[in-house]
Amino acid sequence: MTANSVDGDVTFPAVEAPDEEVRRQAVARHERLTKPAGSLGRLEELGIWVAACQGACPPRPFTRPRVVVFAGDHGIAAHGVSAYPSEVTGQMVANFLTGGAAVNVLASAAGATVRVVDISVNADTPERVAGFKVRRGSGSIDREDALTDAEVRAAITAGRRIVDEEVDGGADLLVAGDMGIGNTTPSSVLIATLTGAEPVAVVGRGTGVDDNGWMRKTAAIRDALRRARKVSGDPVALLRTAGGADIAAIAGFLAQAAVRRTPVVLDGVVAGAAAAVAEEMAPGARRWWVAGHRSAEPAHAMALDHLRLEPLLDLGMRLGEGSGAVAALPLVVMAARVLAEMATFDDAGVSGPA
Ligand SMILES: Cc1cc2ncn([C@H]3O[C@H](COP(=O)(O)O)[C@@H](O)[C@H]3O)c2cc1C
Ligand SMILES: O=C(O)c1cccnc1
Repeated sequence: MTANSVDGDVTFPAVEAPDEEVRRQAVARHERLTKPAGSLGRLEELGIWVAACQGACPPRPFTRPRVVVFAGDHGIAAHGVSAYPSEVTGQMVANFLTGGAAVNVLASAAGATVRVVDISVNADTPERVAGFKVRRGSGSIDREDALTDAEVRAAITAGRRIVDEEVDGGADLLVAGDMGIGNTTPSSVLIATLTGAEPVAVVGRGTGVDDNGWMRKTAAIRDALRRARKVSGDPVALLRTAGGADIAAIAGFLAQAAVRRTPVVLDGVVAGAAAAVAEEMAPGARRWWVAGHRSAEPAHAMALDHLRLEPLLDLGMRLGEGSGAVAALPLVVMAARVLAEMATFDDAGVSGPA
């Protein structure tokens, strides 16, 4: 735990920028590698970003990319805004723990490990976040707050402490995943609140709701948005009003990763909503994040525009769990290795530009 993770206090220290001098060194190194200048396109930018985040050029190979999946329940799910029932959240926690979920397989293929944190109280899972009482079944955000003030602070602090544990344990690249039936509804509300978008512009099919479900979801977003707009200038109050335990924990996680100077690959609309709020809590945190993909959820593109982040992939994915971020992870690994391992014109005796 760092000195600033004080119970109940969810203010973040100023976020520093990735190392500008190392960024310049990485730009210069790319120009000396045996390829036409700029020919690796965004892989070049990505490697330069990794070097600047690490403060090392050439960048070091990643040794412990880590995915943390945050599970939480959503009271709004009782209003038919998801194609699946709420109990799937807890059932999927068990599936993550036995390695059967999409993110487990993708992470294994990409060389990352997965940790699951059920952020709900009384959760019958092997891992609980000691001392954090965030209730199972958050409030129905169309008519009541998702969480109490103490709960939202506990959830943010949990996300933050998990980053401290992971970074202290050697994690050098982080991904936050989500599991929470109904959570694309609060995510859409948070993004609409911060971007000024209307409910019909942000609403998506989530797990695949039918037309009636889409109408219920749009109405829920509209009602929640009315409540959320009143607290749009206060990110903690916004998470309390229209977020949920999983989203609040992810917001704390993303902000703290920046504080700990650790690069993050962002996932889809849920991570995107949490990221938009985290940037309000810890301005400049966005410089430590790269957008892994663009989800099929329409609100996600708005969140990325708002954060001025350009997604690496667009595979039509709409799962969450960190899956879209992990799918992009091999690109981040390649980008760092290209910058570190390619021969320079001098090394290889290849003539540079005429
Ligand atoms: C089996 C299953 C696995 C999932 N893994 C992630 N989600 C994703 O879908 C849910 C959000 O969509 P909505 O707002 O429509 O409920 C979240 O749980 C999210 O993590 C899943 C959903 C299901 C059904
Ligand atoms: O983009 C996401 O993260 C997403 C989309 C649909 C359902 N759950 C998550």
